[in-house]
Amino acid sequence: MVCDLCYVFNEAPEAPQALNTYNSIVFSLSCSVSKMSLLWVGQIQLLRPALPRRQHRRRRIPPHHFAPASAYHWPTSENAVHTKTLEERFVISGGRELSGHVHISGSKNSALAILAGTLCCYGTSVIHRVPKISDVATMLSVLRSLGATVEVSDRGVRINTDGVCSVEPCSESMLKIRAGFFVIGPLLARFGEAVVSLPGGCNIGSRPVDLKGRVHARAENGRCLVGGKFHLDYPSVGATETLMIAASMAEGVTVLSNAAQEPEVADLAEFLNASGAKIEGGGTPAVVIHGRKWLHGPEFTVIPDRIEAGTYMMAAAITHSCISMSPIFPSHLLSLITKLSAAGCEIIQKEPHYLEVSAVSHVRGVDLRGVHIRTAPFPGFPTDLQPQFMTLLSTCSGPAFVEETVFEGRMSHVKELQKLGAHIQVCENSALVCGRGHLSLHGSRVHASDLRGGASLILAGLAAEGVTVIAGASHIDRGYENLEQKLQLVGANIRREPDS
Ligand SMILES: CC(=O)N[C@H]1[C@@H](OP(=O)(O)OP(=O)(O)OC[C@H]2O[C@@H](n3ccc(=O)[nH]c3=O)[C@H](O)[C@@H]2O)O[C@H](CO)[C@@H](O)[C@@H]1O
Ligand SMILES: C=C(OP(=O)(O)O)C(=O)O
Repeated sequence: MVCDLCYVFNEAPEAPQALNTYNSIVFSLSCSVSKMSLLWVGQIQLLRPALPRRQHRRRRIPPHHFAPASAYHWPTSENAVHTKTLEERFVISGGRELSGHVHISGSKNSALAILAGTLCCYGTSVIHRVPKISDVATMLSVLRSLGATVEVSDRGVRINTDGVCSVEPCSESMLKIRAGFFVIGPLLARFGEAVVSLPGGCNIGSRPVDLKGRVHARAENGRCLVGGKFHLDYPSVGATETLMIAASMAEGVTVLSNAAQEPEVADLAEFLNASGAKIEGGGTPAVVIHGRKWLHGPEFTVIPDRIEAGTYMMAAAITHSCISMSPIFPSHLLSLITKLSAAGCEIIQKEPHYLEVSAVSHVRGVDLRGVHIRTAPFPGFPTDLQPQFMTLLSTCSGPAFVEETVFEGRMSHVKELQKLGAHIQVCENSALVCGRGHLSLHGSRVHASDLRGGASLILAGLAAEGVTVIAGASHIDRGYENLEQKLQLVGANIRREPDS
């Protein structure tokens, strides 16, 4: 792929680091972390002082295969995804046994990448099972800010990007979510140019593109992107997805090696293929992408959210209850299933997409066993389930180690769990959890400071005796659809209230 990247920094950056050479030169967007690069390719030019915004707006739109912008009705606030703006908190009266069924929503990480992918598609894309979470609402704002029309209804999210004519999405929305950055691929592929703010998302580590300022990316000489060979030093989900989207519309063939294998990457590849792309090996380390001139809007259903499902599986375990859930792809959750089974949970697959998790036999004084976990890229144990599993371990019997290898800052939930009575010692990216058994946690006031850390506090609240108040509901709303309603349906005493 050949493109120029012009970084626009607010502050003077260190020089970008060259990390790899294949057909093209690969630079890191990171100024500090050397693990890998987000694989932006080509010549990098640092622009200082920053160019005025307007100069980047609505520049030349290359002769293109997209239909001209036509009149569309913008979605009204009634059919837009509901977003909560006031800060709220959850109040849980814990220690109850749960039972019943949980309906699993569509995958957050899959939906976000697919929504960005619709920017490659001519005509209307209809996406089903898009979760009603605030990250999706933000991503839809990003698309609207570019000129896409978006309609949200019970029949799916309908997106038409034919009228997109801006290469600069709303930076306020971009700063809220990680996945906003994914639009850089399709914008480059479609317009040869993109001006995007560096992304937000969970504050769980350096996450190398977390710099202040904006990235101005340009295809070399305003030409199309050109395919090439890329080896990822680390199988980054975001880098794999960005490259896959961009390469779908690049000229020629792109080959990725050591690509991320997460199910959400495979789902994005399915979506792009359903749109007319030709991607072989999506969801494996070796991906071959044959670029197409244009893609068309397909009808597509997002996979169920394995992280949401995993969180409810642990809700069953930590409350020594039995909860069934569907739809769920058990093959996406094998590492968690193995660990929960080793801890003593019974996991029964009743139908291909229907699972029951039970820890009821442990109710009379028999605790679940502590088991060690080490997070790793898929198919390893997901980092997005580490905080929740740590809460569970604090209610098992005996000591257990938690090793976080994906993000170096994903331990912020520990001090909040300690307030609830958990015995955990942290040493760098590892934690020793001294499990003290069922009902060993007690209610308290805690604060969620990131999405999965927040989910871990919800689990703790369900297991704790007394009342737990969890402030920072907005972090949890980023990734869990109707959390309190789903938990109420299985018998939890949880409510949401304004945080005064
Ligand atoms: C929106 C979305 O899909 N988010 C998911 C995605 O995040 P995201 O795509 O940000 O995660 P990555 O796989 O890129 O990051 C994993 C690791 O690679 C490092 N890295 C990444 C890029 C880079 O250029 N240099 C570098 O060193 C990161 O600092 C981190 O330590 O995958 C993570 C890992 O499964 C999940 O926790 C997130 O929920
Ligand atoms: C880290 C997460 O999300 P994001 O990458 O969107 O911040 C997550 O879903 O746990």
